[in-house]
Amino acid sequence: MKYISTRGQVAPIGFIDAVLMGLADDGGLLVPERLPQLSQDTLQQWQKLSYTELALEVFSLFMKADIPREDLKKLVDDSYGTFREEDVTPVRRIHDGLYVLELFHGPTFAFKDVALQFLGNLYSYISRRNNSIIHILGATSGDTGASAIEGVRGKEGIRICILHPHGKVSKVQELQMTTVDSANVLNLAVEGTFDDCQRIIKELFADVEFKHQYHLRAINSINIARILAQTVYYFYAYFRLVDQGVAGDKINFSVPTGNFGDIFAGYLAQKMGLPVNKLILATNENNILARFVNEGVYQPGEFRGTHSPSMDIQVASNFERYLFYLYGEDAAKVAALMAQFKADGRIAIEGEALARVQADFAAYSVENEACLDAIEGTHKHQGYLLDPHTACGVTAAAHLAAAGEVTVALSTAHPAKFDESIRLRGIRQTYPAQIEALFNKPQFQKVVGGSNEEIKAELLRFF
Ligand SMILES: Cc1ncc(COP(=O)(O)O)c(C=O)c1O
Ligand SMILES: N[C@@H](CCOP(=O)(O)O)C(=O)O
Repeated sequence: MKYISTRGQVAPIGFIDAVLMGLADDGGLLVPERLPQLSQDTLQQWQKLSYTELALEVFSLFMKADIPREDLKKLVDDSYGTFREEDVTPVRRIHDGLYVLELFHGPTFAFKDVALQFLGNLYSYISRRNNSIIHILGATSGDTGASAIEGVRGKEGIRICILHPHGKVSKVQELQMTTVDSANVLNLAVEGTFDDCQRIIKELFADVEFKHQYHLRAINSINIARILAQTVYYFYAYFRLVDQGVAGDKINFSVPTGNFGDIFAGYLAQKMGLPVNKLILATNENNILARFVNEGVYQPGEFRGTHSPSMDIQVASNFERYLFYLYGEDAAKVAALMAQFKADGRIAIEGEALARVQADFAAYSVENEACLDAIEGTHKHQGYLLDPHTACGVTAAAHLAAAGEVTVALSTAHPAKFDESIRLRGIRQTYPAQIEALFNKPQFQKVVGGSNEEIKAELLRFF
C-alpha cells in the first residue's frame, strides 16, 4: 500500500515514510492510495476475532508491505497488552437503542490510547530498525498529549514536546501530562487556545527544511497511522452487536467530534465495507463541523470554553481528508479549496456536494446545559456515568437516531478526567487509583507566549 497527499504534490510513499512524514510535505494530508474493499466473506471471517487479532488483520491491509507480519503482531500485542480490559474496547448496553463503545481502558483513560500506544511502539520500532532520530512535536487539548507522552516516555531515541493551551485543559489532563518526570518529555503551556497550538505545530511542520533538519514527527491525527488504528474499533463494535443479535442490517455510530479524526476513521471503515447506517457527528458549542454538515459553510466561529474541553476546537485537521473523498479524490480541487480557506477564512458548498455531505453524516451541536442534562439523566435512569464528550454523542444520537435504529455512541474518555463538569450536577465519583495518585506528584511544564519563534527556540534547546 502506498500513500498520497490530498494536495497531489507528493510522490506515492510507503507506510513507514508516511508515518515519518506526518503532515505531507506539500501541506496536505496523507491518505491511502486506494482503500481496501472488504468482501462479505472477509467480514464473516473477522466476526470471531479478538480485538488484537482484528487489529492485526486491519493493520496488515495498510502496513504489510513495510512491516513483516511477526513484527506487526508483536507491535499490536505490546500496544493492547497495556489495556485494563481483555476486550480492549468493550461495548455496553445502555438501552435497546443505545450502546456505548468504551474506548477509555488504556493507560491514560481516553480513546487516544488506542492509536497512540501503537504509534509510540511503532516509533520505537522505526528508531531501532532505521537507526533514525524521532523528535515528536504535538498539540493537544488534553487527551492526545497525555496519551502520546505515555506512549513514548523514557523510550530510547525518542523525544517529545507537547503544546497545550494553558489553563484550558482539565486538572486531571494537566496532571497526566505534566507529572511525567522524564528527560525525553517537554510540556509547553501556551497562552492561547488549542487552535493556536495546532496552528503553530502545523506551521513548523510546513517549514520542510526545519522539519527535516530537526527530524520532527507528528503524533496528532494529521499522522495517517492514528486514523488507521482508529478504524479497528468500528469493526469490533459492529461484530459485538452482531454477536448479541442486535445489529440488524446496519447500525448508527455517534461520534463526539473536534479534530474530525475519530469520525473520519468511521467514515473510512464504512467506505471499506462496514455496514453503517448513520454516522452521527456530535459537536459541542464549538460547532464548525455541525454547521458545515447542516448549512454547507465551513467557517470558524467564536471560541467557546465548554464542559467538553477536549472538543473546544475550531479548525478541524482531518476535514481536508474528507474533502478529498467528497470531491472524488481530486487533489487539485482540494488544494484550491484549502487555498481559498487560507485566503478567505471560509469554504462554502451547496447543491449536489452539500447533498453528498448530508448523505455521509448527520450532525448535531450540543449546548453546554444539554451535555450536563445527558450526564445527569443517564446516571439517574441507567446508572451509567458518561464523560462530557461522550454525553455530546449520546445527546446527538437522541436527536438524530430514528425509532427502531440502534446506535453505538463512542465513549471517548473516562468520566474521572472531567470531574469539574460532572460535579456541576452534584454527582460525586471515585477516581481510579492511577488518577488519584497524580495529585501528589510535582509538575513539570513551561508557560510560553506562543509565537512560532519562541516555540522554535524551546525546541532547539530541547532536541
Ligand atoms: C475525549 C475526547 N472526545 C472526543 C474528541 C474528538 O475527537 P476528534 O478530534 O478525533 O474528532 C477528543 C479530541 O479531539 C477527545 O479528547
Ligand atoms: N482532542 C484532542 C485534540 C487533538 O486531536 P488529534 O486527534 O489530532 O490528536 C486532544 O485531546 O488533544
